[in-house]
Amino acid sequence: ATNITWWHGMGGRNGEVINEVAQKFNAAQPSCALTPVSKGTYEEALAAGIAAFRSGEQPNILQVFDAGAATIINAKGAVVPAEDLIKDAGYKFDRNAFIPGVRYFYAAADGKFVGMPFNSSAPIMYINSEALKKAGVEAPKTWEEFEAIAPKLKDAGYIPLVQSQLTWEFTENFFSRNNIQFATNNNGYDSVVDTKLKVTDPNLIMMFEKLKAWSDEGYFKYYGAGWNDNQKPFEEGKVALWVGSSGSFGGLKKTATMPFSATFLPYWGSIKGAGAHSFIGGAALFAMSGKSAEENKCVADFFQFLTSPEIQKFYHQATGYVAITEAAYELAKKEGYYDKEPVAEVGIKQLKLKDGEWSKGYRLGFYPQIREIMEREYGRIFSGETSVKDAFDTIERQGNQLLERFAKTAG
Ligand SMILES: O=P(O)(O)OC[C@H](O)CO
Repeated sequence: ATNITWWHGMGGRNGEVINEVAQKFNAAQPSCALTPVSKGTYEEALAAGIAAFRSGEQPNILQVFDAGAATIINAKGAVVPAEDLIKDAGYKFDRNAFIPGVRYFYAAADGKFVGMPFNSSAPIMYINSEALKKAGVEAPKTWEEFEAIAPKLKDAGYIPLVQSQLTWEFTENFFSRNNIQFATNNNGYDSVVDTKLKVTDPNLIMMFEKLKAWSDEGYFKYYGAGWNDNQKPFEEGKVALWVGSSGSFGGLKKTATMPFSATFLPYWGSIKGAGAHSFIGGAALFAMSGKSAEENKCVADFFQFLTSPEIQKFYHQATGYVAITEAAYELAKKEGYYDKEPVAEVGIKQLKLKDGEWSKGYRLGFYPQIREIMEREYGRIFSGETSVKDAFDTIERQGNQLLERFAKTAG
């Protein structure tokens, strides 16, 4: 068999499921043998993949998260567009088979799929059912509704609100859900040259001033800006509302100590045009260049295998990442999966909400590094070292410097 490798950035339950997907592919056909290799986090997988490409030791397939899309797509000669690879292998490729939120994020300007959508997610709000019952309140649809119920949740003995990733959930997806422009040049899609962040938007500043005020009142608890800082207190039943990835569902089902449900990431009722769908989160798979025709054929076979409704459904149900094709979604619906597991449908429903002018995606170079600047400044906001306005002035200034540098490296 032809050996191919797949570097990824997933751990925990989701890392186990990657291995199960590879085993299913290997068992389904005799000609290709796929080996998945965990490279740590999403950030580490991207860095490892780029470094390996420079030294000619790249894997066949690299998983790259949303924040790294511009980096990988603009790395000259590093990837073969997924759509070309699949067509060259003799398969048909139908862009419209994919749900709308997925079609644009990893595509080239002409719509060609460069990355192969794989694990797509939405930031959703998980609900501790006991907490809401005890406080006698309903789950909020808007942040105004959250403000109204937060004192009751606190009085009932819970931390009202916690989030898993401040950049993804309360920054990037603040822009998508509230339908506000995130960066110039069509959120960065039209050109890497002279693209500038718009994070000093008064609405975003308002959101973070609210978060700081809620944190001072005990309505929001900042455990940290990163990935896994906050899931545990929710699982332990201390938190009423937790904003996390739909892709955390598979893990949560095994670890939560209380019954939970979920609803959409709230938006501001006061912002005109708000309530659009979120950006897709998660990651896509990129076929790295410089490989033999046999290996590329195996990668194409694997990509094709991944889009089959059965495998999509398996992956969706095992993890909580959304079904990325309409066919897989319909199959899960037909089988009554969402009657049993309504939480699993929240992410896909959120991705199918109305389109907003600014909800399609963003394409920003060095964005993982820009997230690091954000995380540093958010820590300073919640510790009281800086004001929200000063923090966003700094993020915009330093972020724009990174974008300028990226434009030079991308030529
Ligand atoms: O936790 P995930 O995999 O849904 O990813 C969330 C973000 O999109 C990562 O940047």
